[in-house]
Amino acid sequence: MDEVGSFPPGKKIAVVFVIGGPGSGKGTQCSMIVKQFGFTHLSAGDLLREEAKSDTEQGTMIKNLMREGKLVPSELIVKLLLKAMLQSGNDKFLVDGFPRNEENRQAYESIIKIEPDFVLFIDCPKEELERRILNRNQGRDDDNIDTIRRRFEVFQESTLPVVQYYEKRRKLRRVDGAKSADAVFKDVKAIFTQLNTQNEASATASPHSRPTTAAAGNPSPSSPASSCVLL
Ligand SMILES: Nc1ncnc2c1ncn2[C@@H]1O[C@H](COP(=O)(O)OP(=O)(O)OP(=O)(O)O)[C@@H](O)[C@H]1O
Ligand SMILES: Nc1ccn([C@@H]2O[C@H](COP(=O)(O)O)[C@@H](O)[C@H]2O)c(=O)n1
Repeated sequence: MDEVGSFPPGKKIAVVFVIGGPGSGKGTQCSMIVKQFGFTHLSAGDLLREEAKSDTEQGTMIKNLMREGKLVPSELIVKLLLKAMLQSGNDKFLVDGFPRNEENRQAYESIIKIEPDFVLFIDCPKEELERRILNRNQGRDDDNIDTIRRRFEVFQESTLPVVQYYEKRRKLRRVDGAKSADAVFKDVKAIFTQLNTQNEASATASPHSRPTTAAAGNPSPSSPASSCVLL
């Protein structure tokens, strides 16, 4: 992929990563957050599904990896994300399904370089994830029992260490994803409302006392690791 560009230096950009197991409700919650809080929703999986349609070597490579439930090289996905962020014209982004592993996280840090305000972790037990995906009926190649299990293994082996990374840095906001979608959104809404309040407070403070991006969006940390983390 050619050079994609970058944000103007000093521009305040809000980024929230949304992670959780396959079928935990990331897309569902992101749609609700967009309506209420004006973020642009960027799903890493959707960007890759779009790219996989192209009749090129890269398109075929992405399609095959996704069908097997494996992760696509990080630089590729980070550049797709940056391109979509720049094209949106917005300054508030929900990045859904990212980072999935340490390599994703490091590629984002070296290419996009915008500290996430926080990381929303939708935690849900494996049995519920399987049930939801098998009932989803969106015609996805990877929504079959073998690939679902592989995706869940990848989540446990590669994504949970990233969850723990952000938990250690007090950036993780965990919600119980096993509740109904509306009940989950009630918890999610409280987290985003707190972010808004803190950002408004820092915008009215004198520029000299204004906190950094990371500190500005720093609602109370998540509750301790849950059933899913401990599976
Ligand atoms: N809290 C919930 N309770 C019950 N069903 C839900 C809930 N949230 C989402 N669903 C349903 O579960 C399925 C998976 O949800 P969704 O697509 O939002 O998950 P996802 O985390 O984005 O999945 P993936 O990682 O596979 O893209 C959908 O059919 C959705 O309608
Ligand atoms: N950071 C990512 C995100 C996704 N993938 C690939 O896409 C598949 C589907 O992702 P969803 O978020 O839509 O469930 C996933 O299984 C991976 O193959 C990726 O490689 N990197």
